[in-house]
Amino acid sequence: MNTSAGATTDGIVAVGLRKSYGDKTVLDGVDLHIPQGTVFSLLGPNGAGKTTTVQILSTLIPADGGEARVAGHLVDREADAVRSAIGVTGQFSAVDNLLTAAENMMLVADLLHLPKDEGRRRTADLLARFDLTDVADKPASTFSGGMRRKLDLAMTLVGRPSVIFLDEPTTGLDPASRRNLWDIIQDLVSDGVTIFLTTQYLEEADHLADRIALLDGGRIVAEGTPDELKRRIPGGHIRLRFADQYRFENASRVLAEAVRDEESLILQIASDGSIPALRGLLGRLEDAGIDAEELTVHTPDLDDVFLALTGRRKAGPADEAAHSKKAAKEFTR
Ligand SMILES: Nc1ncnc2c1ncn2[C@@H]1O[C@H](COP(=O)(O)OP(=O)(O)OP(=O)(O)O)[C@@H](O)[C@H]1O
Repeated sequence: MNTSAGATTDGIVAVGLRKSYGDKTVLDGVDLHIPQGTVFSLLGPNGAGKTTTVQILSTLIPADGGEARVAGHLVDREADAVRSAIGVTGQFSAVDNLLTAAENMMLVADLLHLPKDEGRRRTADLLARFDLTDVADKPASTFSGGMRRKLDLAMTLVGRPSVIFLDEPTTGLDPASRRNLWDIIQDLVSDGVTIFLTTQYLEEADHLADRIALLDGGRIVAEGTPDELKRRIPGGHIRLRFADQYRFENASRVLAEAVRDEESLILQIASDGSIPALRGLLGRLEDAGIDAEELTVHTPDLDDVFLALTGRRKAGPADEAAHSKKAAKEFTR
């Protein structure tokens, strides 16, 4: 973690961000370090301050304290430079229903003062990339939710941002459209774009994010790769299956702490699943001259992590379908 938000080529760096509304402290010293070309996901219970963080980093509101750089520019003193380097998309679609897909794109190009030819070129390229060429001249009102999200993201990309804030980009989409958008996001990242993602879907963070941070009580309470976070909480284990009863019994004696499943010839050992833990376990078997037939590592999923670290369970997608977006963002205990 950087200790200062000094000049950097990182996508986003924040040090000690603070924000209060009245006497309610929303952000109480938030540090972020997001390398360029990576996906960072900010998770947290309802009202944790995720949107506030995005609003500060995208220059919509000022922080009360701390410092942040986005695409190398200070968010407070170089707000124009930050704005021209970023794209913000997700919760509130910028798509105009009365315009066609191509017209929506050209409108953005005009707002960015791009020459007409360049605007047309970028429009055609992006519509092709997002598989929207066939519907370029159809009004957006005829689009499905997935097509609209793609158009929204395509519009964000007209300005070629190097940092994109995706605020719940796939909420309400069917699984196929969600996968499609995930592929697009991964392509953007491989082109070097930095993505700041907020999502209700832990599975989405797990799939897309290089690093995840959990915001709770105005602070980052946990941060790491999805795997690191899963290893931090209990519930992980290693399962070893043996080829025959003889090896199984011998291994049981060596690994006395293991839970036995005699029928399947499986031993289960509580473990964080880390490489040193695996090496230690296999070393003990090797010293005793016993081979395992199969080894599997089970780590808890992000739902378990979320529950363990915040004391709340995320609402599942099934619940979300039944509620309005805001209601769906409530967490149940
Ligand atoms: N303009 C405002 N005036 C007063 N309080 C605000 C304002 N904006 C946000 N808040 C409060 O700040 C807290 C954090 O809100 P924020 O929207 O950042 O949370 P969030 O993590 O994005 O939550 P959600 O999952 O509901 O979107 C909430 O308690 C909210 O009520």
